[in-house]
Amino acid sequence: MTNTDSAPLKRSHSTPLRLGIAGLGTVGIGVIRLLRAHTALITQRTGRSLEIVAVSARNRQRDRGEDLSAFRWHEDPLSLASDPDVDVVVELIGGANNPARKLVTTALENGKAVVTANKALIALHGAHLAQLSAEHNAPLYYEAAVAGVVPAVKVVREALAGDQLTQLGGIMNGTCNFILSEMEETGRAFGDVLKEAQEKGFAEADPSTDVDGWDTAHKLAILTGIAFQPIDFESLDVRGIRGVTSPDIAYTKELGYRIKLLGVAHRTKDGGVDASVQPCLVPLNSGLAQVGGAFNALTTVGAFSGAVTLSGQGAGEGPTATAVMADLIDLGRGHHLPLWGQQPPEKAALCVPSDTVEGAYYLRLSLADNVTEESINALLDEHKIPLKHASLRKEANGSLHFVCVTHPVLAGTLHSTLYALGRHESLSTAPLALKIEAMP
Ligand SMILES: NC(=O)C1=CN([C@@H]2O[C@H](COP(=O)(O)OP(=O)(O)OC[C@H]3O[C@@H](n4cnc5c(N)ncnc54)[C@H](OP(=O)(O)O)[C@@H]3O)[C@@H](O)[C@H]2O)C=CC1
Ligand SMILES: N[C@@H](CCO)C(=O)O
Repeated sequence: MTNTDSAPLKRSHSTPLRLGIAGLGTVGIGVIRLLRAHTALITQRTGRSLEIVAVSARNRQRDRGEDLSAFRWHEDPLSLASDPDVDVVVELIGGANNPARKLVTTALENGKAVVTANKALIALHGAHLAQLSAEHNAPLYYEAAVAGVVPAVKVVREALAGDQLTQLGGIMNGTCNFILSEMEETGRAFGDVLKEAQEKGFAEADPSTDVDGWDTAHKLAILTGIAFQPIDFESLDVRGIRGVTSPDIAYTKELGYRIKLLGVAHRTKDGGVDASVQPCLVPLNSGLAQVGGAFNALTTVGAFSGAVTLSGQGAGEGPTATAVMADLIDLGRGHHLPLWGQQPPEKAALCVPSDTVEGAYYLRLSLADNVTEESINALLDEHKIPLKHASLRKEANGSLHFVCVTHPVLAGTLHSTLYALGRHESLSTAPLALKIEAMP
């Protein structure tokens, strides 16, 4: 559906598209810098100029490295939604709750277009926002919400709209990919690298959103909503990277794998959705294994389109601002797509229970003193975990690890075993299981 009825969005060479930006952090300031750097180019490509008229953030006194004196300052970001001079509210505050949620809903209710980079908001409240957007004929664009500069939403919602995808997923969190890459390349500790990711502006305001897998889950839920059908977010199986240690990175490399936090969704034969977020092992010679630092990579598979892979920087000022700008240019050109690119079903679907999905796993069990390999083998055998190969590894600090790769096993069997082992006296710390994932 292309709709150009919305008066302020009508394509016109004479009137600028007037923007109100809420949130002047990494992304908000990035958008101002990008627009200033490429004013003429953006005007030419849009067919009209984009003009920032108003801004809002928490602290007016903060030096943000850009001159903001030409813009009207709103103490309360919500007032941008009723500012008559604002055509498009650009929500770059973040978070699924207020003030971001209230700002976006009020702006849509007032018939204003909205551009946001807020994945939590779209993943958790997309259905309601889609309804408001349709009711008030107010477009809501969110390219920057998924995979930074990678045009993931555009490709799934537009370029691949003619195909029925069967699988999509990949690396969708720059912070986690940066942490895992740096830990492998430099041997630095998890916390130290996370701090650097925060300083570089990659991480969310609460970085547990990144490292515990929720940010990837938000992005996966958004793409699944477009490609398959909107899913009930609570039914998504989500695991993060906190349990991954430097020895795991070394052991898995020796086994021919690299650890990546992946979000993957499959369309099952009966039209259901099997989706999960977890740290996985990918073969060292695979495309995903080559994606390092804050880069993201998304692969889709469809019967007609085959495999499509996109890669680029998944976080940071310039890449994310570029994605926000793409949406603003689309709006300036008069585009108006519904949120999911289609009329969504009334009810979100529950994901297939992850316990029923089979896979092979890498397991690392950190052993207490005097525990033998035979006793651990017997323990795993008792829990019916079929081992492909196993070895005992001793670290320089004396810690002893039982490292193994399983044959395919039901995730439910594996996780109940891990739960039982986690309380067993033979183990000194919680065990770690990483799925071996073979994406195209
Ligand atoms: N950083 C990245 O690489 C990416 C971020 N995103 C998304 O973009 C959005 C913004 O992220 P980012 O720029 O990194 O976040 P930052 O934390 O850098 O900036 C957030 C901004 O929002 C303002 N803000 C926070 N709370 C309030 C409030 N209650 N009222 C008014 N203003 C408020 C802050 O004001 P003040 O500065 O005064 O404190 C700040 O300017 C998020 O949804 C994030 O998930 C998406 C892709 C990549
Ligand atoms: N915190 C997110 C920002 C980009 O969505 C990440 O690290 O990928």
